[in-house]
Order: sequence, then C-alpha cells, then structure tokens
Amino acid sequence: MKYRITRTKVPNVLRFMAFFKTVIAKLATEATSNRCNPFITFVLGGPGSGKGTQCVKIAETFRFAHLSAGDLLREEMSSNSENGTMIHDIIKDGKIVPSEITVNLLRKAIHSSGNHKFLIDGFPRNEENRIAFERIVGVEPDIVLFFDCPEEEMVKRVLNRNQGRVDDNIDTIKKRLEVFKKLNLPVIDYYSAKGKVCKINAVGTVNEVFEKVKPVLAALRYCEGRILDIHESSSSSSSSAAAAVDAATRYHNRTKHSLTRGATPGGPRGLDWANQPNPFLPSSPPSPPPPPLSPEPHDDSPPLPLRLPPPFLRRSPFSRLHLPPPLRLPLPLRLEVHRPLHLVPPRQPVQRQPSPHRVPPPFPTSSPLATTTLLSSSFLFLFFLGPLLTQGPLPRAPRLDISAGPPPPPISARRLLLHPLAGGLEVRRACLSILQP
Ligand SMILES: Nc1ncnc2c1ncn2[C@@H]1O[C@H](COP(=O)(O)OP(=O)(O)O)[C@@H](O)[C@H]1O
Ligand SMILES: Nc1ccn([C@@H]2O[C@H](COP(=O)(O)OP(=O)(O)O)[C@@H](O)[C@H]2O)c(=O)n1
Repeated sequence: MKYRITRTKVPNVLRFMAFFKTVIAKLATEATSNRCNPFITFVLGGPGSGKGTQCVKIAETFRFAHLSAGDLLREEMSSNSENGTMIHDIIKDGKIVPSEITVNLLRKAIHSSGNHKFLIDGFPRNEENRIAFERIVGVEPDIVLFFDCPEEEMVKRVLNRNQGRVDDNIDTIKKRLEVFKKLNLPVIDYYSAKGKVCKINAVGTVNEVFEKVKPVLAALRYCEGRILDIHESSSSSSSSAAAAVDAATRYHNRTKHSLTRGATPGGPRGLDWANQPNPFLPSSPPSPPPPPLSPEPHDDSPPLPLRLPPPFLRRSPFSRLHLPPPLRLPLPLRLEVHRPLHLVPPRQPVQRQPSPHRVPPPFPTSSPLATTTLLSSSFLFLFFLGPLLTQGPLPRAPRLDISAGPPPPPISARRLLLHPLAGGLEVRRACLSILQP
C-alpha cells in the first residue's frame, strides 16, 4: 500500500514541478519578449497620400527608423538580384509584389537597424502581406497611421512627384488606386476593428498634416506599458539630450532600476524606485503646472475610425490599455455616464445629469497584474456598468464619456462615445487634441 502511494505521489509531484517550471519559463519568455519587442508602426494610405513625406518628419522628430517597403523593393529591383525583373514588372503594373519577398526585405532591415521603433511605410498592402509579416517577423503593429486623402489630390501629388518612378504615370496610378481600395482598405478595417488605427486627414500643407500627426506620436510615450523614449527633437542641439535619454534608459534597463523588471513584485510595472520617497524633493522646485489644454476647434469633425473591443461588454478587466494609444497618457481619467431616464413624447430621451467618476494615476501597464489591479475603480465601475449598458431596462442607448487630462476638459470636445449596439467605442478626433505635449 505504502509502495503504491509513493508510486503515485512521486509522479504527481514531478508532474507538478514540470508544470510549474513550464509556467515560469513561459512567463519569463513573455517578460523578455515584451522587453525586446520592437515598436512597430505601420503607415498606410493611398499612393501619393504623403506617407513617405510624413515618415521622414516623424523619423527626424521622434527618432524612429523609417523603412519604406516601396523603397526596399526599388533597391532590390535595381540591384540586379534574381527577383529584380519580376519586381520591376509588378511595380510597373501597379500590383503587389509577393509577400515573402517584401517581408524578408523588411525583416532584414529591422534586424540590421540599431533602432527599436519602426515606421513601416506602405506596408501591409493586402491581407497576404499582413499575415506573412506576422508569421515571418512574429509581431503585430502597435499602431497604424492611416493618411486619408481624396483621390484627386493623390493623383495630383503623384503626377508632380517627379522622381522618375516607373509607376508614376496616369495609367499605373489608376491601377494603384484600384488596388488600394480593393486590397489595402480591408487591411485598414482589420486594424480599425482592433482599435489600432489613427486616421489622419492628409489634406493640407506638409506642416499642417504633421501637426496632426505629432500628438499621436507624443502620446506613445506610455504605450503598452513600455516606456518608449519618444521625445521631440526638432533641432540638432537636442540630439545630445536624446543621447542622454538613451544612455539613461540603457542604464535603467541594465540595473535594478529597470523600468520593467523591478525588485518590488507588487510595484506598478515593477518599478522598485517608484515607490521610494524622492530624496531630492525638499530642495527641488515645485513642478510647473500642466500646460493649458488647447480648445478643440472642430468638434463636429467625423469620428476617428478607432474601434475598441468593448472589454466591459465581456466583463473582463478594463484598463487604459483598452483605450487607443492617444488616451494612454498618465492623466486622470474622467468617466461619465449619461443615462436616459425614459422616453417621453415626442420620443425624446431625457438625460440625467452625468455622474462623473475620476480615476487618478497610477496607470496600468501591459502586465496582467497591473491590468487587473490598477485602475480598479474604473474596472469596478465598468464591471457594474456593463450589464446596465447591455441588458438594463434603459430605453435608449446610454452613453459613456471617457476623457483624460487635468483639468477636466470640456465634455463636448473630448469624448469617447459608447455604442452598445455597435459594440465598440468611437473616438472623436477631438480627443487627440488633449495630447498636445
Ligand atoms: N501635404 C502635402 N501637400 C502637398 N504635397 C505633398 C504633401 N505631402 C506630400 N506631398 C508631395 O506629394 C508627393 C507624394 O508624397 P509621398 O510622401 O511620396 O507619398 P506616398 O509615400 O504616400 O506615396 C511628393 O512629391 C510630396 O512632396
Ligand atoms: N508592401 C508593398 C509596398 C509596395 N509595393 C509595390 O511598390 C509600389 C510603390 O509603393 P510605394 O509605397 O513606394 O509608393 P506609393 O504607392 O505609396 O506611392 C506599389 O505600387 C507596389 O507595386 C508592394 O508590392 N508591396
């Protein structure tokens, strides 16, 4: 009998230890890959929408590596490689080069770059591109910038481009526009459904368009719990500051002061030093007040196509990660429920006074622990709100406004609208204005 117990218990213990080891190994791998994952921004838009032009400015200002799929293909085409003629013919015909070729060129460029933040310009052009990238490079984009431009403007810009490209002629442009609508727009829709797309109206001068892009990039500082060293550097004098930031970041990542590997398990993002009293506080000058928020000029602008998976409808924990990157700033969140009481003739919903809930920092990160524990007040709030919104006895769609930033911004200008029937959140363009650094 004794023998039997030993026989059955020992394998159980071993099995448990093996299981435990696997779990630890998996967690360690996840933690490492989270630290090492490059930050990928796909930049999409029709031919001539200004992707390349804006990428150059973003790369310069925010120190991203700019990889243009089209440029890589053109280089390959002129390098007399075995695929050169094939690439030339496909580009001239306005079609899409087989994904394996483009993705391998991108993969090599990513690996040989010293950078960890990438703008991938003109990619993915179709579903096949997207799937091949995920398979070969093994990552998804963190954000997708979509430059939205009317066709006539794109045609005008391409015909004026004057770079001697084999595809910048009216016949090929027509084909490229067709390919864009048929193959590229579905990819943009795919990422919109994942809440990853930031749509930028590409009409205006180069600088005007860049002014719309800047806040989106500035907001990425806190994206996905990774502290991205995104700092604006408009002049060469700031490159020394940028180098200092790089050095400090490298130091923190190497030491126990790592931003992602803290010694205090319970600390937010594992920041071991974040919970310590600031030794410099008594002598440090008071921090300056936050800059005033600029008023939103066009509140009636069409909503951004940012669609978020509605976590509260599934009753899973809600965190700032469920918001689009622009709203993941370390600012207090303000949640307001607007619930119509009942319908009265002539079928006008009566609005209750909004009930505000303020959610102060600290801020959640991508770690599951932080996601479930931080922002717990908003989680609880949304947890209870979820059933109300979906199954409650409310006669009309209730609305949840989420805004961020001190001081509480004008509600009309900064809001996310909840559409329970559509099952998602729509972000108004206005919310981007709060991100102005
Ligand atoms: N906002 C803009 N207004 C006017 N011309 C622009 C603007 N942005 C880019 N261009 C010009 O339009 C042409 C196409 O821009 P480019 O950045 O090459 O587009 P894409 O990379 O999307 O094909 C270029 O000649 C560029 O100088
Ligand atoms: N992912 C990609 C990107 C570009 N290309 C090819 O390269 C051409 C030029 O792409 P591009 O991004 O440089 O230029 P635009 O179309 O944006 O002006 C496209 O029309 C395609 O023929 C491709 O096949 N696959």
